[in-house]
Amino acid sequence: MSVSPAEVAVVPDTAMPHARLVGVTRVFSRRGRGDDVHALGPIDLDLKRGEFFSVVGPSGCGKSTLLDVLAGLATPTSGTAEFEGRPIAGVPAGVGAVFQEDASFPWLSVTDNVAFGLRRAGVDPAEIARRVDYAIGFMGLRGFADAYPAQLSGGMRQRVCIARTLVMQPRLILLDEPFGALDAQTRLLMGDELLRMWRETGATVLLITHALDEAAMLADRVGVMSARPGVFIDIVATGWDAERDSRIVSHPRFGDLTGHLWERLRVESLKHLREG
Ligand SMILES: Nc1ncnc2c1ncn2[C@@H]1O[C@H](COP(=O)(O)OP(=O)(O)OP(=O)(O)O)[C@@H](O)[C@H]1O
Repeated sequence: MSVSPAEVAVVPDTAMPHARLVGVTRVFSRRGRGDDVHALGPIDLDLKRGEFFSVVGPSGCGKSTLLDVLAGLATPTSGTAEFEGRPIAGVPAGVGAVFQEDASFPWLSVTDNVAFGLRRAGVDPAEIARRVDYAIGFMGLRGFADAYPAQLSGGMRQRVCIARTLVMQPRLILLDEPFGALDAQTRLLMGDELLRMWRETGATVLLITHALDEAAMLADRVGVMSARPGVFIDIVATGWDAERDSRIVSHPRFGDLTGHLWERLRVESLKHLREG
Protein backbone atom coordinates (compact mmCIF):
# COMPACT_ATOMS: atom_id res chain seq x y z
CA MET A 1 0.00 0.00 0.00
CA SER A 2 1.42 3.40 -0.91
CA VAL A 3 1.20 6.22 1.63
CA SER A 4 1.18 9.86 0.55
CA PRO A 5 3.61 12.29 2.23
CA ALA A 6 0.60 14.17 3.68
CA GLU A 7 -0.55 11.00 5.46
CA VAL A 8 2.94 10.36 6.78
CA ALA A 9 3.06 13.91 8.16
CA VAL A 10 0.00 13.46 10.39
CA VAL A 11 1.04 10.17 11.93
CA PRO A 12 2.04 11.10 15.50
CA ASP A 13 5.51 10.05 16.56
CA THR A 14 4.52 8.21 19.73
CA ALA A 15 8.16 7.78 20.78
CA MET A 16 8.62 11.55 20.95
CA PRO A 17 7.46 13.25 24.17
CA HIS A 18 4.21 15.12 23.58
CA ALA A 19 5.57 18.08 25.50
CA ARG A 20 9.10 18.58 26.76
CA LEU A 21 10.68 21.04 29.17
CA VAL A 22 14.47 21.13 29.40
CA GLY A 23 16.15 23.26 32.05
CA VAL A 24 13.18 25.63 32.21
CA THR A 25 13.45 28.48 34.71
CA ARG A 26 11.31 31.54 35.23
CA VAL A 27 12.55 34.58 37.10
CA PHE A 28 10.30 37.55 37.79
CA SER A 29 12.24 40.75 37.83
CA ARG A 30 11.33 43.27 40.51
CA ARG A 31 13.02 46.33 39.11
CA GLY A 32 14.05 48.69 41.87
CA ARG A 33 12.32 46.59 44.52
CA GLY A 34 15.12 44.32 45.66
CA ASP A 35 15.79 40.73 44.66
CA ASP A 36 14.25 39.10 41.65
CA VAL A 37 11.78 36.26 42.32
CA HIS A 38 13.18 32.95 41.12
CA ALA A 39 9.77 31.31 40.69
CA LEU A 40 10.58 28.06 38.93
CA GLY A 41 13.17 25.50 38.02
CA PRO A 42 15.32 24.40 36.44
CA ILE A 43 12.60 21.96 35.37
CA ASP A 44 13.03 18.93 33.13
CA LEU A 45 9.84 17.14 32.13
CA ASP A 46 8.75 14.81 29.34
CA LEU A 47 4.99 14.41 29.05
CA LYS A 48 4.15 11.19 27.25
CA ARG A 49 1.47 11.36 24.59
CA GLY A 50 -1.88 10.40 26.13
CA GLU A 51 -0.75 10.28 29.75
CA PHE A 52 -2.47 11.88 32.73
CA PHE A 53 0.15 13.74 34.76
CA SER A 54 -0.65 15.44 38.09
CA VAL A 55 1.55 18.06 39.72
CA VAL A 56 1.57 18.69 43.46
CA GLY A 57 3.78 21.07 45.39
CA PRO A 58 3.82 23.57 48.23
CA SER A 59 2.02 26.85 47.83
CA GLY A 60 3.96 29.34 45.70
CA CYS A 61 6.45 26.77 44.34
CA GLY A 62 5.79 27.70 40.71
CA LYS A 63 3.06 25.25 39.64
CA SER A 64 0.98 27.86 37.83
CA THR A 65 4.13 29.29 36.28
CA LEU A 66 4.97 25.81 34.94
CA LEU A 67 1.49 25.53 33.43
CA ASP A 68 1.75 29.03 31.96
CA VAL A 69 4.97 28.04 30.18
CA LEU A 70 3.26 25.00 28.62
CA ALA A 71 0.22 27.11 27.70
CA GLY A 72 2.47 29.65 25.96
CA LEU A 73 1.37 32.37 28.39
CA ALA A 74 4.84 32.77 29.94
CA THR A 75 8.26 32.59 28.30
CA PRO A 76 10.99 30.66 30.12
CA THR A 77 13.82 32.85 31.41
CA SER A 78 16.15 30.02 30.40
CA GLY A 79 15.73 26.53 29.00
CA THR A 80 13.44 25.25 26.26
CA ALA A 81 9.76 24.30 26.10
CA GLU A 82 8.39 22.23 23.24
CA PHE A 83 4.97 20.90 22.22
CA GLU A 84 4.80 18.20 19.54
CA GLY A 85 8.44 18.79 18.71
CA ARG A 86 8.13 22.56 18.15
CA PRO A 87 9.26 25.34 20.48
CA ILE A 88 6.36 26.89 22.36
CA ALA A 89 6.03 30.53 21.28
CA GLY A 90 2.62 31.97 22.03
CA VAL A 91 -0.41 29.79 22.75
CA PRO A 92 0.16 26.59 20.74
CA ALA A 93 -2.63 25.24 18.52
CA GLY A 94 -3.84 22.01 20.09
CA VAL A 95 -3.38 23.13 23.70
CA GLY A 96 -6.36 24.01 25.91
CA ALA A 97 -6.35 25.27 29.49
CA VAL A 98 -8.89 25.47 32.35
CA PHE A 99 -8.11 27.63 35.38
CA GLN A 100 -9.34 27.68 38.97
CA GLU A 101 -11.32 30.85 38.73
CA ASP A 102 -14.70 30.58 37.06
CA ALA A 103 -13.97 31.90 33.59
CA SER A 104 -17.48 31.46 32.15
CA PHE A 105 -18.91 34.57 30.49
CA PRO A 106 -21.87 35.66 32.64
CA TRP A 107 -23.65 37.40 29.75
CA LEU A 108 -23.70 34.29 27.54
CA SER A 109 -25.87 31.17 27.82
CA VAL A 110 -24.21 27.79 28.37
CA THR A 111 -24.50 27.04 24.64
CA ASP A 112 -22.98 30.39 23.65
CA ASN A 113 -20.22 30.02 26.26
CA VAL A 114 -19.27 26.62 24.86
CA ALA A 115 -19.50 27.82 21.24
CA PHE A 116 -17.43 30.97 21.89
CA GLY A 117 -13.98 29.76 20.77
CA LEU A 118 -15.31 27.89 17.74
CA ARG A 119 -17.20 30.97 16.54
CA ARG A 120 -14.11 33.11 16.97
CA ALA A 121 -12.13 30.55 14.99
CA GLY A 122 -14.70 30.83 12.18
CA VAL A 123 -15.69 27.17 12.28
CA ASP A 124 -18.62 26.15 10.09
CA PRO A 125 -21.94 26.67 12.00
CA ALA A 126 -23.12 23.07 11.45
CA GLU A 127 -19.84 21.78 12.87
CA ILE A 128 -20.14 24.20 15.82
CA ALA A 129 -23.65 22.93 16.55
CA ARG A 130 -22.47 19.33 16.42
CA ARG A 131 -19.43 19.83 18.67
CA VAL A 132 -21.28 22.05 21.17
CA ASP A 133 -24.15 19.59 21.45
CA TYR A 134 -21.68 16.75 22.06
CA ALA A 135 -19.67 18.67 24.69
CA ILE A 136 -22.79 19.86 26.53
CA GLY A 137 -24.14 16.29 26.62
CA PHE A 138 -20.74 14.90 27.61
CA MET A 139 -20.41 17.28 30.56
CA GLY A 140 -23.98 16.55 31.76
CA LEU A 141 -25.28 20.03 30.94
CA ARG A 142 -28.01 19.02 28.51
CA GLY A 143 -30.87 20.41 30.63
CA PHE A 144 -29.02 23.71 31.09
CA ALA A 145 -28.07 24.59 27.52
CA ASP A 146 -30.08 27.83 27.64
CA ALA A 147 -29.22 28.74 31.25
CA TYR A 148 -26.82 31.53 32.22
CA PRO A 149 -23.82 30.97 34.55
CA ALA A 150 -25.54 32.78 37.45
CA GLN A 151 -28.22 30.07 37.38
CA LEU A 152 -25.64 27.27 37.80
CA SER A 153 -23.68 25.85 40.75
CA GLY A 154 -19.89 26.36 40.94
CA GLY A 155 -19.32 22.77 39.77
CA MET A 156 -21.59 23.24 36.78
CA ARG A 157 -19.86 26.49 35.83
CA GLN A 158 -16.52 24.65 35.83
CA ARG A 159 -18.13 22.00 33.61
CA VAL A 160 -19.09 24.78 31.20
CA CYS A 161 -15.43 25.91 31.17
CA ILE A 162 -14.24 22.35 30.56
CA ALA A 163 -16.83 21.90 27.77
CA ARG A 164 -15.61 25.18 26.23
CA THR A 165 -12.06 23.81 26.18
CA LEU A 166 -13.17 20.37 24.99
CA VAL A 167 -14.96 21.64 21.86
CA MET A 168 -11.64 23.00 20.61
CA GLN A 169 -10.44 19.35 20.54
CA PRO A 170 -7.12 20.04 22.32
CA ARG A 171 -4.45 17.35 22.23
CA LEU A 172 -2.90 18.67 25.45
CA ILE A 173 -5.26 19.79 28.23
CA LEU A 174 -3.80 21.90 31.06
CA LEU A 175 -5.85 22.14 34.25
CA ASP A 176 -4.82 24.57 37.01
CA GLU A 177 -6.75 23.64 40.17
CA PRO A 178 -10.01 23.50 38.22
CA PHE A 179 -11.94 22.14 41.21
CA GLY A 180 -10.15 24.09 43.92
CA ALA A 181 -13.28 26.01 44.87
CA LEU A 182 -15.49 22.90 45.10
CA ASP A 183 -16.25 20.67 48.10
CA ALA A 184 -14.34 17.38 48.46
CA GLN A 185 -17.15 15.07 47.27
CA THR A 186 -17.99 17.17 44.21
CA ARG A 187 -14.27 17.27 43.41
CA LEU A 188 -14.02 13.47 43.38
CA LEU A 189 -17.07 13.22 41.12
CA MET A 190 -15.67 15.89 38.80
CA GLY A 191 -12.51 13.78 38.78
CA ASP A 192 -14.57 10.91 37.36
CA GLU A 193 -15.73 13.21 34.58
CA LEU A 194 -12.15 14.23 33.87
CA LEU A 195 -11.10 10.60 33.61
CA ARG A 196 -13.98 9.90 31.23
CA MET A 197 -12.96 12.89 29.12
CA TRP A 198 -9.32 11.79 29.13
CA ARG A 199 -10.21 8.24 28.02
CA GLU A 200 -12.60 9.41 25.34
CA THR A 201 -10.40 12.13 23.81
CA GLY A 202 -7.04 10.39 24.14
CA ALA A 203 -5.61 13.81 25.05
CA THR A 204 -2.54 14.30 27.22
CA VAL A 205 -3.60 15.91 30.52
CA LEU A 206 -1.53 17.91 33.00
CA LEU A 207 -3.40 18.69 36.22
CA ILE A 208 -2.21 20.96 39.00
CA THR A 209 -3.85 20.29 42.33
CA HIS A 210 -3.34 20.80 46.04
CA ALA A 211 -5.36 17.67 46.82
CA LEU A 212 -3.12 14.59 47.09
CA ASP A 213 -6.09 12.20 46.80
CA GLU A 214 -7.15 13.89 43.56
CA ALA A 215 -3.60 13.75 42.20
CA ALA A 216 -3.20 10.08 43.12
CA MET A 217 -6.60 8.97 41.86
CA LEU A 218 -6.44 10.69 38.49
CA ALA A 219 -2.87 10.39 37.32
CA ASP A 220 -0.67 7.86 35.60
CA ARG A 221 2.23 9.78 37.14
CA VAL A 222 2.39 12.36 39.92
CA GLY A 223 5.19 14.93 39.94
CA VAL A 224 6.08 16.29 43.38
CA MET A 225 7.66 19.74 43.37
CA SER A 226 10.02 21.29 45.91
CA ALA A 227 9.47 24.62 47.64
CA ARG A 228 10.18 27.68 45.43
CA PRO A 229 11.99 27.70 43.08
CA GLY A 230 10.10 24.50 42.25
CA VAL A 231 11.91 21.53 40.75
CA PHE A 232 10.64 17.95 40.59
CA ILE A 233 11.92 16.07 43.64
CA ASP A 234 9.97 12.90 42.79
CA ILE A 235 7.89 11.52 39.95
CA VAL A 236 5.71 8.62 41.07
CA ALA A 237 4.00 6.16 38.69
CA THR A 238 0.62 5.22 40.18
CA GLY A 239 0.23 1.95 38.28
CA TRP A 240 -3.57 2.33 37.89
CA ASP A 241 -5.21 1.01 34.74
CA ALA A 242 -6.97 3.39 32.37
CA GLU A 243 -10.45 2.28 33.48
CA ARG A 244 -10.01 3.71 36.99
CA ASP A 245 -12.57 5.97 38.64
CA SER A 246 -13.04 7.58 42.05
CA ARG A 247 -13.65 4.17 43.67
CA ILE A 248 -9.87 3.69 43.42
CA VAL A 249 -9.64 5.65 46.71
CA SER A 250 -10.61 2.44 48.54
CA HIS A 251 -7.91 0.39 46.76
CA PRO A 252 -5.48 -1.12 49.35
CA ARG A 253 -2.54 0.63 47.65
CA PHE A 254 -4.18 4.06 47.60
CA GLY A 255 -3.28 4.95 51.19
CA ASP A 256 0.36 3.97 50.64
CA LEU A 257 0.50 6.13 47.54
CA THR A 258 -0.95 9.27 49.13
CA GLY A 259 1.18 8.59 52.24
CA HIS A 260 4.31 8.52 50.07
CA LEU A 261 3.29 11.74 48.30
CA TRP A 262 2.67 13.48 51.63
CA GLU A 263 6.00 12.25 52.99
CA ARG A 264 7.77 13.88 50.03
CA LEU A 265 5.68 17.04 50.23
CA ARG A 266 5.67 17.57 53.99
CA VAL A 267 9.27 18.74 54.26
CA GLU A 268 8.85 21.11 51.31
CA SER A 269 5.58 22.52 52.65
CA LEU A 270 7.26 23.14 56.03
CA LYS A 271 10.03 25.04 54.21
CA HIS A 272 7.37 27.19 52.56
CA LEU A 273 5.67 27.85 55.91
CA ARG A 274 8.95 28.78 57.62
CA GLU A 275 10.58 30.73 54.80
CA GLY A 276 7.50 32.03 52.94
N1 LIG B 1 4.00 38.28 37.90
C1 LIG B 1 4.74 37.98 38.96
N2 LIG B 1 5.64 38.85 39.47
C2 LIG B 1 6.40 38.52 40.55
N3 LIG B 1 6.33 37.33 41.19
C3 LIG B 1 5.44 36.43 40.71
C4 LIG B 1 4.60 36.70 39.61
N4 LIG B 1 3.82 35.61 39.37
C5 LIG B 1 4.16 34.71 40.31
N5 LIG B 1 5.12 35.20 41.10
C6 LIG B 1 5.77 34.51 42.23
O1 LIG B 1 6.33 33.33 41.71
C7 LIG B 1 6.18 32.26 42.64
C8 LIG B 1 5.47 31.11 41.99
O2 LIG B 1 4.12 31.49 41.70
P1 LIG B 1 3.05 30.44 41.15
O3 LIG B 1 1.74 31.15 41.08
O4 LIG B 1 3.57 29.81 39.91
O5 LIG B 1 3.05 29.34 42.32
P2 LIG B 1 1.99 28.20 42.62
O6 LIG B 1 2.78 27.01 43.03
O7 LIG B 1 1.06 28.03 41.48
O8 LIG B 1 1.24 28.83 43.88
P3 LIG B 1 -0.14 28.38 44.56
O9 LIG B 1 0.03 26.96 44.98
O10 LIG B 1 -0.22 29.28 45.78
O11 LIG B 1 -1.21 28.61 43.56
C9 LIG B 1 5.44 32.85 43.84
O12 LIG B 1 6.38 33.19 44.81
C10 LIG B 1 4.77 34.08 43.27
O13 LIG B 1 4.59 35.07 44.27
